[in-house]
Amino acid sequence: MSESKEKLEDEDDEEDILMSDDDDDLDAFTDGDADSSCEDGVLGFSDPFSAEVKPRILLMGLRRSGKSSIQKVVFHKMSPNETLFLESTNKICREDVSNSSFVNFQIWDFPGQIDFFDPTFDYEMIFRGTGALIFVIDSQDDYVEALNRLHLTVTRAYKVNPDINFEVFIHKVDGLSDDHKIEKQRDIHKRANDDLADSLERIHLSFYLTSIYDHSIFEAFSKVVQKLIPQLPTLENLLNIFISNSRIEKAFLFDVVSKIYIATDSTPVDMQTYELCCDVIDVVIDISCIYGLSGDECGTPYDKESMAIIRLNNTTVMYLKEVTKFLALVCFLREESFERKGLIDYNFHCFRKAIQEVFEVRMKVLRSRKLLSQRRRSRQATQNGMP
Ligand SMILES: Nc1nc2c(ncn2[C@@H]2O[C@H](COP(=O)(O)OP(=O)(O)OP(=O)(O)O)[C@@H](O)[C@H]2O)c(=O)[nH]1
Repeated sequence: MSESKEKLEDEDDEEDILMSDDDDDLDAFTDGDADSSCEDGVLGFSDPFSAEVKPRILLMGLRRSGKSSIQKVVFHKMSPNETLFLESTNKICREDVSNSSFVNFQIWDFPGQIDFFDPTFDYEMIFRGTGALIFVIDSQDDYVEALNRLHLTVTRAYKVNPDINFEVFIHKVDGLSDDHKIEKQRDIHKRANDDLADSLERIHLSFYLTSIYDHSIFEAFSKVVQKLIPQLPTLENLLNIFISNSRIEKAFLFDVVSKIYIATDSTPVDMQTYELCCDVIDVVIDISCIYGLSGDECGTPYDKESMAIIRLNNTTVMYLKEVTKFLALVCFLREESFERKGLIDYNFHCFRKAIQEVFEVRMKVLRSRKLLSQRRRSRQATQNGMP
């Protein structure tokens, strides 16, 4: 453990907090009463309270399977072609993601060649605070070794923490035909589950076909993140109420920076609609960057005034509205429904207020957890004879 932990700690200085810290996030709703609801910048590894507040997402898989590329494309806006020049990861890279009120986690990118079952490597500590383990399999390569590794990883992780969500990304599917994709997914699904059938526990694996060259990686990541948002059913409910009262076909609540959708209504997600919504966000951010900020301004291109109405040539309208500093609602609706824009805006106002209330409840929970954690620490310090 010691070595890997040292490496991790070295990383802290380099850690690039993606958007802004939680304090800013909180300011949006709590008039600057941010301090009390924020955690320390760096989490205590063995602190169960920290783990609850900021779950970890681990990116694991064989060398060159595409782990770092996924992280760079989704959270750093790196263009997929640039990933060709990424160097092999040789130590664990840890990164905080605290973009939105609800998306708040750490991503740990593991080097492919790491032997994390090395006795000096404290995998128990790592798995204990993990919310999701993403195992990346290169679909363009022979995946027998990857499946062995997957089996070993999930069985060990499950023993330590049965609450982990196991997510398998069948990655780099851009090079495969549609038939081939389905065939690979079926084969990998079958082999992985056959391997697990012998073990006593019922370990559930979720599979996704992904590529950094299209939106599939964002969609898959959205689903992984959604499973870690305890307020998801409430958000979905709010979206359902909003769309049914506003005659909207589909609505997504997006984290603007990562383009992860943290919730959507209960109608099925169509990939094309999702891609269009991502494009609307890109248009808003790009136009704001070019024309929205004056030359010497270094503000963000997304704020309270951000909104967009885009009419498509097939009688549908895309409507984007700011919900919080980092969240946007993107709706997809028929032109005739958009004639009642006043009603939609009023409903949106109620929706936004409800989201803020959900957020406030969350803040209260975090505050009481922090208090508990502080009390526990001071009790421990007193027991150890410290003042
Ligand atoms: N065709 C295709 N190539 C990809 C995709 N994702 C990643 N790659 C390529 O795969 C290669 C390896 O990607 P990395 O992200 O460095 O892989 P890694 O798993 O982090 O590798 P290690 O750091 O060695 O563990 C790069 O050349 C990427 O451009 C994808 O979706 N499709």
